[in-house]
Amino acid sequence: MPERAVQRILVVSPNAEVRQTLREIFEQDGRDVLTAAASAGVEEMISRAEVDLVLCDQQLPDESAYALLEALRAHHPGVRTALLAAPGMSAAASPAFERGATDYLAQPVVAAEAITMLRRADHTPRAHPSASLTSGENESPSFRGMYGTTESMRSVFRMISRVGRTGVTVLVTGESGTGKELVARALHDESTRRNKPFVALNCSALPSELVESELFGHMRGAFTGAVKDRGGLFEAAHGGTLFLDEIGDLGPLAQAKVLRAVESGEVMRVGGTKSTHVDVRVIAATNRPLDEMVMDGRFREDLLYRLKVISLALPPLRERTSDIPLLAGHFLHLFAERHHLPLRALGDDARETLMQYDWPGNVRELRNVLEGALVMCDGAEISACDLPAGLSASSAPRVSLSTAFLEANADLPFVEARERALREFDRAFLSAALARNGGNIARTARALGLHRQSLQKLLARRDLRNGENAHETVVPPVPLRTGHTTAREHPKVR
Ligand SMILES: Nc1ncnc2c1ncn2[C@@H]1O[C@H](COP(=O)(O)OP(=O)(O)OP(=O)(O)O)[C@@H](O)[C@H]1O
Repeated sequence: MPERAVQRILVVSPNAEVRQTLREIFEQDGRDVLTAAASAGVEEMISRAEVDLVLCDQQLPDESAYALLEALRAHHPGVRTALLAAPGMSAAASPAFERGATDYLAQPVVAAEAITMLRRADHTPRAHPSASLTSGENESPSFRGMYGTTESMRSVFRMISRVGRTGVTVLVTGESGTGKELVARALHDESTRRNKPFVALNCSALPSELVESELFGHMRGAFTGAVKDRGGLFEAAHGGTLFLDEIGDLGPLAQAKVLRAVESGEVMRVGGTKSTHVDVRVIAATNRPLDEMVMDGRFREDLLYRLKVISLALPPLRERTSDIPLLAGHFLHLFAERHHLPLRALGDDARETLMQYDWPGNVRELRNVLEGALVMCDGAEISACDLPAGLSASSAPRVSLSTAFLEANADLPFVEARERALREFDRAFLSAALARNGGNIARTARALGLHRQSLQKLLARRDLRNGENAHETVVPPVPLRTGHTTAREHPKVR
Protein backbone atom coordinates (compact mmCIF):
# COMPACT_ATOMS: atom_id res chain seq x y z
CA MET A 1 0.00 0.00 0.00
CA PRO A 2 1.52 3.38 -0.94
CA GLU A 3 2.42 5.64 1.96
CA ARG A 4 0.15 8.61 2.62
CA ALA A 5 2.01 11.80 1.65
CA VAL A 6 2.52 14.37 4.37
CA GLN A 7 -0.70 16.34 4.82
CA ARG A 8 -0.45 17.66 8.35
CA ILE A 9 2.77 18.84 10.00
CA LEU A 10 3.27 19.67 13.63
CA VAL A 11 6.10 22.14 14.25
CA VAL A 12 7.42 22.04 17.83
CA SER A 13 9.73 24.98 18.56
CA PRO A 14 10.19 27.41 21.44
CA ASN A 15 10.86 30.17 18.90
CA ALA A 16 7.66 31.93 17.74
CA GLU A 17 9.36 33.39 14.67
CA VAL A 18 10.54 29.95 13.53
CA ARG A 19 7.05 28.51 14.04
CA GLN A 20 5.52 31.31 11.99
CA THR A 21 8.11 31.04 9.17
CA LEU A 22 7.58 27.32 8.84
CA ARG A 23 3.80 27.67 8.98
CA GLU A 24 3.91 30.06 6.02
CA ILE A 25 6.27 27.89 3.99
CA PHE A 26 4.33 24.67 4.55
CA GLU A 27 0.90 26.25 4.07
CA GLN A 28 2.01 27.74 0.78
CA ASP A 29 2.85 24.20 -0.25
CA GLY A 30 -0.72 23.18 0.53
CA ARG A 31 -0.15 21.42 3.87
CA ASP A 32 -1.94 21.80 7.20
CA VAL A 33 0.24 23.13 9.97
CA LEU A 34 -0.10 22.80 13.73
CA THR A 35 2.40 24.34 16.10
CA ALA A 36 3.51 23.85 19.70
CA ALA A 37 5.99 25.84 21.78
CA ALA A 38 7.02 22.94 24.03
CA SER A 39 7.05 19.17 24.06
CA ALA A 40 4.44 18.96 26.81
CA GLY A 41 1.06 18.26 25.25
CA VAL A 42 2.46 17.15 21.88
CA GLU A 43 1.42 13.54 22.31
CA GLU A 44 -2.08 14.63 23.21
CA MET A 45 -2.28 16.82 20.08
CA ILE A 46 -1.24 13.84 17.98
CA SER A 47 -3.93 11.67 19.54
CA ARG A 48 -6.57 14.26 18.68
CA ALA A 49 -5.56 15.17 15.12
CA GLU A 50 -3.98 12.95 12.49
CA VAL A 51 -0.40 14.24 12.15
CA ASP A 52 1.93 12.90 9.45
CA LEU A 53 5.15 14.66 10.38
CA VAL A 54 6.48 16.20 13.58
CA LEU A 55 9.32 18.68 13.11
CA CYS A 56 11.01 18.96 16.45
CA ASP A 57 13.37 21.84 17.37
CA GLN A 58 16.68 20.75 18.85
CA GLN A 59 16.56 23.90 21.00
CA LEU A 60 13.66 22.73 23.13
CA PRO A 61 14.83 23.18 26.75
CA ASP A 62 16.61 20.36 28.66
CA GLU A 63 17.31 18.26 25.57
CA SER A 64 13.60 17.48 25.57
CA ALA A 65 13.70 17.26 21.75
CA TYR A 66 15.38 13.86 22.01
CA ALA A 67 12.98 12.71 24.74
CA LEU A 68 10.07 13.76 22.54
CA LEU A 69 11.45 11.89 19.52
CA GLU A 70 11.93 8.84 21.71
CA ALA A 71 8.36 9.04 23.02
CA LEU A 72 6.92 9.52 19.53
CA ARG A 73 8.82 6.51 18.23
CA ALA A 74 7.54 4.38 21.09
CA HIS A 75 3.90 5.56 21.23
CA HIS A 76 3.18 6.86 17.70
CA PRO A 77 5.27 4.78 15.28
CA GLY A 78 3.09 5.82 12.37
CA VAL A 79 4.17 9.46 12.68
CA ARG A 80 7.30 10.48 10.80
CA THR A 81 9.66 12.72 12.75
CA ALA A 82 12.40 15.13 11.73
CA LEU A 83 14.80 17.34 13.64
CA LEU A 84 14.93 21.10 13.31
CA ALA A 85 18.65 21.40 13.99
CA ALA A 86 19.94 24.28 16.11
CA PRO A 87 21.83 26.92 14.07
CA GLY A 88 25.29 25.62 13.14
CA MET A 89 24.49 22.23 14.63
CA SER A 90 23.36 20.25 11.61
CA ALA A 91 26.14 17.71 12.07
CA ALA A 92 24.86 16.96 15.54
CA ALA A 93 21.65 15.54 14.14
CA SER A 94 22.77 11.94 14.55
CA PRO A 95 21.34 11.34 18.05
CA ALA A 96 17.96 12.26 16.60
CA PHE A 97 18.26 9.53 13.99
CA GLU A 98 18.95 7.02 16.71
CA ARG A 99 15.62 8.08 18.16
CA GLY A 100 13.64 7.50 15.00
CA ALA A 101 13.93 10.85 13.16
CA THR A 102 14.16 10.28 9.44
CA ASP A 103 15.40 13.70 8.33
CA TYR A 104 16.52 17.11 9.52
CA LEU A 105 16.19 20.74 8.57
CA ALA A 106 18.93 23.26 9.29
CA GLN A 107 18.39 26.69 10.83
CA PRO A 108 18.15 29.46 9.81
CA VAL A 109 15.28 28.01 7.84
CA VAL A 110 15.54 28.33 4.05
CA ALA A 111 12.23 27.83 2.23
CA ALA A 112 13.69 25.68 -0.59
CA GLU A 113 15.33 23.37 1.91
CA ALA A 114 12.15 23.02 3.95
CA ILE A 115 10.21 22.05 0.83
CA THR A 116 12.92 19.61 -0.28
CA MET A 117 12.76 17.97 3.15
CA LEU A 118 8.98 17.76 2.89
CA ARG A 119 9.21 16.03 -0.50
CA ARG A 120 11.60 13.50 0.99
CA ALA A 121 9.20 12.93 3.88
CA ASP A 122 6.41 12.28 1.36
CA HIS A 123 8.39 9.25 0.16
CA THR A 124 9.70 8.07 3.51
CA PRO A 125 7.91 5.06 4.94
CA ARG A 126 6.50 5.65 8.37
CA ALA A 127 8.70 4.51 11.18
CA HIS A 128 7.84 1.33 12.95
CA PRO A 129 9.61 0.13 16.08
CA SER A 130 10.42 -3.21 14.45
CA ALA A 131 12.08 -1.43 11.55
CA SER A 132 15.03 -0.34 13.61
CA LEU A 133 17.56 -3.01 14.40
CA THR A 134 18.82 -3.05 17.90
CA SER A 135 21.97 -4.63 19.21
CA GLY A 136 21.73 -8.40 19.11
CA GLU A 137 19.37 -8.55 16.15
CA ASN A 138 20.54 -9.50 12.67
CA GLU A 139 22.99 -12.17 13.71
CA SER A 140 23.50 -13.17 10.08
CA PRO A 141 27.19 -12.96 9.06
CA SER A 142 26.32 -10.92 6.01
CA PHE A 143 24.17 -7.96 5.17
CA ARG A 144 23.41 -6.96 1.59
CA GLY A 145 26.60 -8.55 0.25
CA MET A 146 28.83 -7.31 3.07
CA TYR A 147 30.42 -9.88 5.32
CA GLY A 148 31.41 -9.31 8.92
CA THR A 149 30.54 -10.45 12.42
CA THR A 150 32.75 -8.16 14.48
CA GLU A 151 30.91 -5.59 16.57
CA SER A 152 32.27 -2.76 14.40
CA MET A 153 30.69 -4.31 11.28
CA ARG A 154 27.45 -5.20 13.06
CA SER A 155 27.08 -1.61 14.10
CA VAL A 156 27.66 -0.54 10.47
CA PHE A 157 24.89 -2.93 9.38
CA ARG A 158 22.55 -1.59 12.08
CA MET A 159 23.26 1.98 11.03
CA ILE A 160 22.54 1.15 7.37
CA SER A 161 19.17 -0.38 8.18
CA ARG A 162 18.34 2.53 10.43
CA VAL A 163 19.23 5.38 8.08
CA GLY A 164 18.85 3.55 4.78
CA ARG A 165 15.11 4.05 4.60
CA THR A 166 15.41 7.79 5.23
CA GLY A 167 16.43 10.29 2.61
CA VAL A 168 19.31 11.78 4.57
CA THR A 169 22.74 12.46 3.21
CA VAL A 170 25.39 10.08 4.52
CA LEU A 171 29.16 10.47 4.56
CA VAL A 172 30.98 7.14 4.46
CA THR A 173 34.59 7.25 5.60
CA GLY A 174 37.30 4.61 5.60
CA GLU A 175 40.55 3.60 3.98
CA SER A 176 40.61 2.48 0.39
CA GLY A 177 39.09 -0.97 -0.11
CA THR A 178 37.11 -1.06 3.15
CA GLY A 179 33.77 -1.29 1.33
CA LYS A 180 32.53 2.30 1.09
CA GLU A 181 30.83 1.77 -2.24
CA LEU A 182 29.19 -1.42 -0.97
CA VAL A 183 27.78 0.58 1.94
CA ALA A 184 26.44 3.23 -0.42
CA ARG A 185 24.68 0.54 -2.47
CA ALA A 186 23.27 -1.04 0.66
CA LEU A 187 21.89 2.34 1.79
CA HIS A 188 20.24 2.70 -1.61
CA ASP A 189 18.82 -0.83 -1.54
CA GLU A 190 17.40 -0.27 1.93
CA SER A 191 15.58 2.89 0.84
CA THR A 192 12.32 3.43 -1.00
CA ARG A 193 14.50 4.60 -3.91
CA ARG A 194 15.75 1.06 -4.51
CA ASN A 195 13.90 0.74 -7.84
CA LYS A 196 15.30 4.04 -9.08
CA PRO A 197 18.84 4.66 -10.39
CA PHE A 198 21.97 4.28 -8.30
CA VAL A 199 24.57 6.45 -10.02
CA ALA A 200 28.20 6.56 -8.90
CA LEU A 201 31.01 8.96 -9.71
CA ASN A 202 34.60 8.75 -8.55
CA CYS A 203 35.44 12.44 -8.24
CA SER A 204 39.19 11.79 -8.36
CA ALA A 205 39.01 9.97 -11.68
CA LEU A 206 38.34 13.08 -13.79
CA PRO A 207 39.98 16.51 -14.09
CA SER A 208 37.99 19.17 -12.21
CA GLU A 209 36.60 20.87 -15.37
CA LEU A 210 35.13 17.56 -16.49
CA VAL A 211 33.72 16.61 -13.09
CA GLU A 212 31.43 19.61 -13.18
CA SER A 213 30.02 18.84 -16.59
CA GLU A 214 29.73 15.17 -15.62
CA LEU A 215 27.73 16.01 -12.51
CA PHE A 216 25.57 18.83 -13.80
CA GLY A 217 25.58 18.33 -17.58
CA HIS A 218 26.32 21.03 -20.14
CA MET A 219 24.72 23.05 -22.90
CA ARG A 220 25.89 22.88 -26.47
CA GLY A 221 28.85 25.21 -27.02
CA ALA A 222 29.55 25.64 -23.27
CA PHE A 223 33.15 24.58 -23.95
CA THR A 224 35.19 23.08 -26.75
CA GLY A 225 33.83 19.64 -27.45
CA ALA A 226 30.35 20.36 -26.04
CA VAL A 227 28.66 19.59 -29.35
CA LYS A 228 25.20 18.97 -27.93
CA ASP A 229 23.18 19.49 -24.76
CA ARG A 230 23.80 16.78 -22.25
CA GLY A 231 22.28 16.03 -18.86
CA GLY A 232 24.54 15.32 -15.88
CA LEU A 233 24.59 12.60 -13.26
CA PHE A 234 22.33 14.53 -10.87
CA GLU A 235 19.64 14.43 -13.51
CA ALA A 236 20.39 10.78 -14.30
CA ALA A 237 19.97 9.90 -10.62
CA HIS A 238 16.59 11.65 -10.33
CA GLY A 239 14.40 9.72 -7.88
CA GLY A 240 17.38 7.62 -6.80
CA THR A 241 20.82 7.94 -5.23
CA LEU A 242 24.01 9.65 -6.37
CA PHE A 243 27.18 8.22 -4.86
CA LEU A 244 30.09 10.67 -4.88
CA ASP A 245 33.25 8.70 -4.16
CA GLU A 246 36.44 10.56 -3.16
CA ILE A 247 34.44 13.73 -2.58
CA GLY A 248 37.55 15.37 -1.08
CA ASP A 249 38.91 15.66 -4.61
CA LEU A 250 36.12 17.98 -5.81
CA GLY A 251 37.31 21.45 -6.84
CA PRO A 252 35.90 24.61 -5.18
CA LEU A 253 33.36 25.39 -7.92
CA ALA A 254 32.00 21.86 -8.01
CA GLN A 255 31.81 21.88 -4.20
CA ALA A 256 29.66 25.02 -4.30
CA LYS A 257 27.35 23.50 -6.92
CA VAL A 258 27.02 20.21 -5.05
CA LEU A 259 26.13 22.14 -1.89
CA ARG A 260 23.38 23.96 -3.73
CA ALA A 261 22.07 20.76 -5.24
CA VAL A 262 22.00 19.00 -1.87
CA GLU A 263 20.35 21.94 -0.14
CA SER A 264 17.71 22.89 -2.65
CA GLY A 265 17.61 20.10 -5.22
CA GLU A 266 18.41 22.70 -7.92
CA VAL A 267 20.97 21.92 -10.62
CA MET A 268 22.11 23.99 -13.59
CA ARG A 269 24.00 22.62 -16.58
CA VAL A 270 27.38 24.19 -17.39
CA GLY A 271 26.68 27.09 -19.76
CA GLY A 272 22.97 26.96 -18.89
CA THR A 273 20.74 29.69 -17.53
CA LYS A 274 17.84 27.67 -16.12
CA SER A 275 17.86 25.43 -13.05
CA THR A 276 16.16 22.05 -12.99
CA HIS A 277 14.76 20.49 -9.84
CA VAL A 278 15.98 17.01 -9.03
CA ASP A 279 15.06 14.63 -6.24
CA VAL A 280 18.35 12.92 -5.44
CA ARG A 281 19.77 11.44 -2.29
CA VAL A 282 23.50 12.08 -2.09
CA ILE A 283 25.84 9.64 -0.41
CA ALA A 284 29.47 10.71 -0.31
CA ALA A 285 32.61 8.82 0.56
CA THR A 286 36.16 9.77 1.36
CA ASN A 287 39.39 8.31 2.61
CA ARG A 288 40.81 11.78 3.24
CA PRO A 289 40.52 13.79 6.48
CA LEU A 290 37.84 16.27 5.43
CA ASP A 291 37.95 18.03 8.82
CA GLU A 292 41.61 18.86 8.27
CA MET A 293 40.88 19.90 4.69
CA VAL A 294 38.26 22.32 6.03
CA MET A 295 40.86 23.84 8.34
CA ASP A 296 43.29 24.26 5.43
CA GLY A 297 40.54 25.87 3.33
CA ARG A 298 40.55 23.02 0.81
CA PHE A 299 37.02 21.81 1.57
CA ARG A 300 33.90 23.85 2.32
CA GLU A 301 32.78 23.61 5.90
CA ASP A 302 29.11 24.10 5.02
CA LEU A 303 29.30 21.23 2.52
CA LEU A 304 30.97 18.98 5.07
CA TYR A 305 28.17 19.63 7.55
CA ARG A 306 25.58 18.96 4.87
CA LEU A 307 27.21 15.68 3.98
CA LYS A 308 27.87 14.33 7.41
CA VAL A 309 24.36 14.47 8.80
CA ILE A 310 25.18 10.84 9.37
CA SER A 311 28.77 9.65 9.33
CA LEU A 312 29.52 6.01 8.85
CA ALA A 313 33.12 4.98 9.52
CA LEU A 314 34.34 1.67 8.14
CA PRO A 315 37.09 -0.07 10.10
CA PRO A 316 40.29 -1.12 8.32
CA LEU A 317 40.62 -4.88 7.88
CA ARG A 318 43.63 -5.08 10.22
CA GLU A 319 41.30 -3.96 13.02
CA ARG A 320 38.84 -6.77 12.37
CA THR A 321 41.07 -9.71 11.54
CA SER A 322 38.60 -12.16 13.08
CA ASP A 323 36.42 -11.49 10.01
CA ILE A 324 39.18 -12.73 7.66
CA PRO A 325 38.21 -16.45 7.60
CA LEU A 326 34.58 -15.51 6.91
CA LEU A 327 35.54 -13.10 4.12
CA ALA A 328 38.00 -15.63 2.72
CA GLY A 329 35.30 -18.32 2.58
CA HIS A 330 32.98 -15.91 0.79
CA PHE A 331 35.59 -14.95 -1.82
CA LEU A 332 36.68 -18.55 -2.42
CA HIS A 333 33.07 -19.52 -3.16
CA LEU A 334 32.63 -16.50 -5.37
CA PHE A 335 35.73 -17.14 -7.49
CA ALA A 336 35.31 -20.91 -7.65
CA GLU A 337 31.92 -20.30 -9.21
CA ARG A 338 33.08 -17.47 -11.44
CA HIS A 339 36.12 -19.27 -12.84
CA HIS A 340 34.54 -22.76 -12.86
CA LEU A 341 37.20 -24.05 -10.46
CA PRO A 342 36.82 -26.63 -7.71
CA LEU A 343 36.12 -25.03 -4.36
CA ARG A 344 39.18 -25.19 -2.09
CA ALA A 345 39.29 -24.72 1.64
CA LEU A 346 41.82 -22.53 3.37
CA GLY A 347 44.65 -24.50 5.01
CA ASP A 348 45.70 -23.67 8.56
CA ASP A 349 49.04 -22.16 7.50
CA ALA A 350 47.34 -19.97 4.89
CA ARG A 351 44.75 -18.82 7.42
CA GLU A 352 47.53 -17.97 9.86
CA THR A 353 49.39 -15.95 7.20
CA LEU A 354 46.24 -14.05 6.23
CA MET A 355 45.47 -13.25 9.86
CA GLN A 356 49.00 -11.92 10.51
CA TYR A 357 49.19 -9.63 7.50
CA ASP A 358 48.54 -5.87 7.72
CA TRP A 359 46.19 -5.51 4.70
CA PRO A 360 46.98 -1.95 3.62
CA GLY A 361 44.58 -2.46 0.68
CA ASN A 362 41.89 -3.85 3.03
CA VAL A 363 39.11 -6.14 1.77
CA ARG A 364 39.89 -5.40 -1.88
CA GLU A 365 43.44 -6.70 -1.38
CA LEU A 366 42.17 -9.81 0.42
CA ARG A 367 39.76 -10.46 -2.41
CA ASN A 368 42.52 -10.17 -5.04
CA VAL A 369 44.91 -12.37 -3.06
CA LEU A 370 42.31 -15.13 -2.74
CA GLU A 371 41.34 -14.97 -6.39
CA GLY A 372 45.02 -15.44 -7.32
CA ALA A 373 45.51 -18.21 -4.75
CA LEU A 374 42.49 -20.17 -5.97
CA VAL A 375 43.65 -19.99 -9.56
CA MET A 376 47.22 -21.02 -8.69
CA CYS A 377 46.39 -23.74 -6.16
CA ASP A 378 46.71 -27.34 -7.28
CA GLY A 379 46.62 -29.00 -3.87
CA ALA A 380 43.55 -30.12 -1.95
CA GLU A 381 43.47 -26.89 0.00
CA ILE A 382 45.00 -23.44 -0.22
CA SER A 383 48.25 -23.36 1.66
CA ALA A 384 50.61 -20.53 2.59
CA CYS A 385 52.79 -21.22 -0.44
CA ASP A 386 49.83 -20.41 -2.76
CA LEU A 387 49.82 -16.89 -1.33
CA PRO A 388 52.04 -14.06 -2.59
CA ALA A 389 55.48 -14.12 -0.96
CA GLY A 390 55.10 -10.57 0.32
CA LEU A 391 52.32 -11.63 2.65
CA SER A 392 54.47 -13.93 4.77
CA ALA A 393 57.48 -11.62 4.65
CA SER A 394 55.56 -8.67 5.99
CA SER A 395 53.79 -10.78 8.59
CA ALA A 396 57.09 -11.73 10.19
CA PRO A 397 57.39 -10.11 13.59
CA ARG A 398 59.01 -6.72 13.44
CA VAL A 399 62.23 -6.12 15.33
CA SER A 400 61.74 -3.20 17.62
CA LEU A 401 64.24 -1.40 19.77
CA SER A 402 63.37 -0.87 23.39
CA THR A 403 62.60 2.64 24.57
CA ALA A 404 65.39 2.21 27.12
CA PHE A 405 67.91 1.54 24.33
CA LEU A 406 66.71 4.53 22.31
CA GLU A 407 66.85 6.83 25.32
CA ALA A 408 70.28 5.63 26.46
CA ASN A 409 71.76 6.24 23.00
CA ALA A 410 69.78 9.29 22.01
CA ASP A 411 72.79 11.60 21.98
CA LEU A 412 75.14 9.39 19.99
CA PRO A 413 76.08 10.20 16.39
CA PHE A 414 73.84 8.20 14.03
CA VAL A 415 76.53 5.86 12.73
CA GLU A 416 77.63 4.93 16.23
CA ALA A 417 74.07 4.45 17.48
CA ARG A 418 73.32 2.19 14.55
CA GLU A 419 76.46 0.17 15.20
CA ARG A 420 75.39 -0.35 18.81
CA ALA A 421 71.90 -1.39 17.73
CA LEU A 422 73.39 -3.85 15.25
CA ARG A 423 75.68 -5.26 17.91
CA GLU A 424 72.71 -5.77 20.24
CA PHE A 425 70.75 -7.41 17.43
CA ASP A 426 73.65 -9.72 16.49
CA ARG A 427 74.20 -10.78 20.08
CA ALA A 428 70.50 -11.52 20.72
CA PHE A 429 69.95 -13.22 17.36
CA LEU A 430 73.10 -15.34 17.38
CA SER A 431 72.72 -16.38 21.02
CA ALA A 432 69.19 -17.56 20.32
CA ALA A 433 70.30 -19.45 17.19
CA LEU A 434 73.14 -21.12 19.06
CA ALA A 435 70.81 -22.11 21.86
CA ARG A 436 68.36 -23.65 19.37
CA ASN A 437 71.18 -25.71 17.91
CA GLY A 438 72.59 -26.90 21.21
CA GLY A 439 75.59 -24.58 20.93
CA ASN A 440 76.84 -26.43 17.87
CA ILE A 441 78.62 -23.95 15.63
CA ALA A 442 78.55 -26.02 12.47
CA ARG A 443 74.84 -26.71 12.79
CA THR A 444 74.08 -23.09 13.69
CA ALA A 445 76.07 -21.89 10.69
CA ARG A 446 74.10 -24.20 8.40
CA ALA A 447 70.77 -23.11 9.90
CA LEU A 448 71.65 -19.45 9.38
CA GLY A 449 73.04 -19.93 5.88
CA LEU A 450 76.51 -18.74 6.97
CA HIS A 451 79.93 -20.22 6.42
CA ARG A 452 81.22 -21.69 9.61
CA GLN A 453 84.25 -19.42 9.58
CA SER A 454 82.07 -16.36 9.04
CA LEU A 455 79.91 -17.30 12.00
CA GLN A 456 82.99 -17.79 14.13
CA LYS A 457 84.32 -14.37 13.16
CA LEU A 458 80.95 -12.80 13.93
CA LEU A 459 80.81 -14.48 17.32
CA ALA A 460 84.30 -13.25 18.11
CA ARG A 461 83.47 -9.71 17.06
CA ARG A 462 80.33 -9.71 19.18
CA ASP A 463 82.15 -11.13 22.23
CA LEU A 464 80.14 -14.31 22.05
CA ARG A 465 82.84 -16.79 21.16
CA ASN A 466 83.57 -17.67 24.72
CA GLY A 467 80.20 -16.70 26.01
CA GLU A 468 77.78 -19.06 27.66
CA ASN A 469 76.06 -19.90 24.37
CA ALA A 470 79.15 -20.10 22.29
CA HIS A 471 80.72 -23.33 23.36
CA GLU A 472 81.82 -25.41 20.45
CA THR A 473 80.83 -28.96 19.88
CA VAL A 474 82.61 -31.33 17.60
CA VAL A 475 80.11 -33.17 15.48
CA PRO A 476 80.64 -35.20 12.39
CA PRO A 477 80.10 -32.94 9.45
CA VAL A 478 77.05 -33.53 7.30
CA PRO A 479 78.20 -34.18 3.75
CA LEU A 480 76.92 -31.61 1.30
CA ARG A 481 76.61 -34.25 -1.36
CA THR A 482 77.24 -37.92 -1.61
CA GLY A 483 80.06 -39.47 -3.62
CA HIS A 484 83.65 -38.29 -3.45
CA THR A 485 84.13 -35.77 -0.76
CA THR A 486 86.99 -33.42 -0.36
CA ALA A 487 88.54 -31.77 2.62
CA ARG A 488 86.85 -28.53 1.62
CA GLU A 489 83.44 -30.13 1.70
CA HIS A 490 84.18 -31.78 5.03
CA PRO A 491 85.97 -29.07 6.84
CA LYS A 492 87.58 -30.23 9.98
CA VAL A 493 85.64 -29.14 12.92
CA ARG A 494 87.54 -28.45 16.00
N1 LIG B 1 32.45 -6.41 4.11
C1 LIG B 1 32.67 -6.85 2.87
N2 LIG B 1 32.20 -8.05 2.49
C2 LIG B 1 32.44 -8.52 1.23
N3 LIG B 1 33.12 -7.84 0.30
C3 LIG B 1 33.60 -6.64 0.63
C4 LIG B 1 33.41 -6.08 1.92
N4 LIG B 1 34.00 -4.87 1.95
C5 LIG B 1 34.54 -4.68 0.74
N5 LIG B 1 34.30 -5.73 -0.07
C6 LIG B 1 34.77 -5.91 -1.45
O1 LIG B 1 36.03 -5.26 -1.53
C7 LIG B 1 36.14 -4.53 -2.75
C8 LIG B 1 36.35 -3.06 -2.45
O2 LIG B 1 35.16 -2.52 -1.92
P1 LIG B 1 34.68 -1.04 -2.26
O3 LIG B 1 34.93 -0.70 -3.69
O4 LIG B 1 33.29 -0.89 -1.75
O5 LIG B 1 35.73 -0.25 -1.34
P2 LIG B 1 35.95 1.33 -1.23
O6 LIG B 1 36.16 1.61 0.22
O7 LIG B 1 34.83 2.05 -1.91
O8 LIG B 1 37.31 1.52 -2.01
P3 LIG B 1 37.91 2.87 -2.68
O9 LIG B 1 38.06 3.87 -1.56
O10 LIG B 1 39.24 2.43 -3.20
O11 LIG B 1 36.95 3.29 -3.72
C9 LIG B 1 34.87 -4.82 -3.52
O12 LIG B 1 35.12 -5.89 -4.39
C10 LIG B 1 33.88 -5.21 -2.46
O13 LIG B 1 32.92 -6.07 -2.98
